[in-house]
Amino acid sequence: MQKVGVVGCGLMGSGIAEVAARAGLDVVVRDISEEAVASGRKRVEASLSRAVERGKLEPDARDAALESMTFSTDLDILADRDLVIEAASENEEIKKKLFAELDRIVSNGDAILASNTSSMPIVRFAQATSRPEQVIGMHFFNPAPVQPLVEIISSVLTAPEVTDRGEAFARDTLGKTTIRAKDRPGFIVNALLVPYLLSAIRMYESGMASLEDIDTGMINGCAHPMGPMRLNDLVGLDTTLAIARSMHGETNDPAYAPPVLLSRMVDAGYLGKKAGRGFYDDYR
Ligand SMILES: C[C@H](O)CC(=O)SCCNC(=O)CCNC(=O)[C@H](O)C(C)(C)COP(=O)(O)OP(=O)(O)OC[C@H]1O[C@@H](n2cnc3c(N)ncnc32)[C@H](O)[C@@H]1OP(=O)(O)O
Ligand SMILES: NC(=O)c1ccc[n+]([C@@H]2O[C@H](COP(=O)([O-])OP(=O)(O)OC[C@H]3O[C@@H](n4cnc5c(N)ncnc54)[C@H](O)[C@@H]3O)[C@@H](O)[C@H]2O)c1
Repeated sequence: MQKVGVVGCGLMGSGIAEVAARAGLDVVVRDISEEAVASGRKRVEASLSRAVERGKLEPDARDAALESMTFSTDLDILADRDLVIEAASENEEIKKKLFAELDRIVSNGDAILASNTSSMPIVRFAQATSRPEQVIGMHFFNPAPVQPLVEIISSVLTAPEVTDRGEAFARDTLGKTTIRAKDRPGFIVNALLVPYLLSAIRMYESGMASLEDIDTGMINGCAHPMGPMRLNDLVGLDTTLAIARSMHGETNDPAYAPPVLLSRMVDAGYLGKKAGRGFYDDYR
């Protein structure tokens, strides 16, 4: 699979596109507005330049990666792709519509259509297409150029050889560590991580501890690279809220119920690091 498409170039789409370009692949990225496309391209350029500054990437390799990437608002640009990874906003209706459109546009009958959804049922995206056996979940972690893991999710409709090809691509072509998960809310990692992130918000909301003490506690007590409140800001509070709503809606498990404060932060436009302000306000 040499020709890769990425749908959405927010935090995750831009990171996934960067990973694919650094693996020497031909990458096209589609988002819905010129503004989103420009900021996605800027994010990739900044990340590649930081890698050059840190001596992790040769300047020629950065230039080659940038040359192998095309950014566009035109969905038809994905027509000749061997693999498309959907990384649009965590919204089931947007994703179902995109899968129906991708099914219509992508001409290669063997192409894999993958979703980077954090929590939503892969089978529903599969059913929006006429080729449900070709649809899988490929769940990358934030920041995608740094985190080694990709969860490979097969739905009850996925053909086993498609899961194998998707896993081989993530492992051998992209150099990621892969694990296989069932099509259940949050798969493996978010089924464990999301209750922790939401519990931290509840702890802060209840007045039991300050933001800083919650984060300092988990960094210094449990050797986490960052605390849960900073991590909520890194993920994006709108994304955390959408994940919580989806997982709670599916399971009714109170551990996944979105705290009211999380909704209020999203209402206020405090979406986390990507918006310049979330629980913390020191991002600008
Ligand atoms: C919700 C979803 O569905 C699932 C998820 O993704 S949950 C979120 C999972 N992610 C996490 O848990 C992140 C936890 N935090 C971390 O791993 C680290 O704090 C961090 C990588 C974000 C930052 O690390 P830290 O050491 O504080 O910062 P820094 O020294 O600037 O960066 C470390 C390396 O990461 C790179 N990096 C940091 N942010 C980056 C980004 N956004 N893009 C590309 N590279 C980045 C740096 O260039 C540096 O690379 P190097 O070691 O090769 O020189
Ligand atoms: N943020 C994380 O930590 C993280 C980690 C793993 C997976 N994910 C998942 O990845 C996906 C994207 O998350 P993100 O953090 O990049 O969100 P984001 O808000 O940073 O970016 C979403 C992008 O999707 C674009 N978009 C919306 N509708 C679109 C459409 N129809 N076509 C093309 N682009 C469209 C938006 O314009 C935006 O640029 C979500 O499914 C999310 O759950 C997020």
